[in-house]
Amino acid sequence: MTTLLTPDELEAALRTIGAERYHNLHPFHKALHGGRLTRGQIQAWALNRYYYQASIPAKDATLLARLPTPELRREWRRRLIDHDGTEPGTGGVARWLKLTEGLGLDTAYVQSLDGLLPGTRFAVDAYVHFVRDKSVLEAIASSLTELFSPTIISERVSGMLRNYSFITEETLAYFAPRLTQAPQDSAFALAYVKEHARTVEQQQAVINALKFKCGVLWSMLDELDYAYVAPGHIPPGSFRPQDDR
Ligand SMILES: O=C(O)c1cc(C(=O)O)c2c(n1)C(=O)C(=O)c1cc(C(=O)O)[nH]c1-2
Repeated sequence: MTTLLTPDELEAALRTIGAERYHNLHPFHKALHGGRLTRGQIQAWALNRYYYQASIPAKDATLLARLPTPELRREWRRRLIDHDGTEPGTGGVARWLKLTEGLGLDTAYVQSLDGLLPGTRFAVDAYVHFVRDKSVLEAIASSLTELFSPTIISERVSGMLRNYSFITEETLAYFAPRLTQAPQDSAFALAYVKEHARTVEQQQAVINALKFKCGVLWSMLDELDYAYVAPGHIPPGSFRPQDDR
């Protein structure tokens, strides 16, 4: 890219990246909502995804510390509250543990991260480090996958409720608030990026940040697919499903 885009052209370029690279296109996502996974495979997904959820507030905190204005910090602080809650048992991370519990996993085991796939750890840590080490503009741009998450969440929730007898609305309660939180978060991040990416280099950096983040989410599903679907090589020490209904 060598020409400067208008803010709307930049938005269109970012939306194209989502349309081509977001993890709703991954075979593991399709198998998950299409009813083709066992309970054990879904447990593996929830256990691994816990590390993503638990790391999101840490990555938001590293960014918060670098934001230059009260307005920006106030906005970003809301994300921390959304994930960590205001007291024990509230917030997104606690709600994710309701999901793992509802799937029959022991909460202390999930929180210990003992069963995590090594590749999940690498992908999630790469996201946290990206946000810590890159510019504020790139860090904010890397959250823009959330522009696309309401669609995948709706597809996942309706598909899982329809296709698995052991999944209830209560088990999937994590996702309902995300349907309003994600659009609010991504609208703010998109407006920020459209206003602040003013040079060709900055626009390219924003585009690359979103590609990077799509790669993080994609590789998390690659790891799950390889370990738990095909060829099914579970790394030593990682979670082994007991129950393959
Ligand atoms: O269910 C999903 O597919 C999905 C995707 C994403 C995303 O696109 O990054 C997030 C979430 N969920 C989510 O629940 C969440 O809290 C979240 C925070 C962020 C972020 O980058 O700050 N992405 C996402």
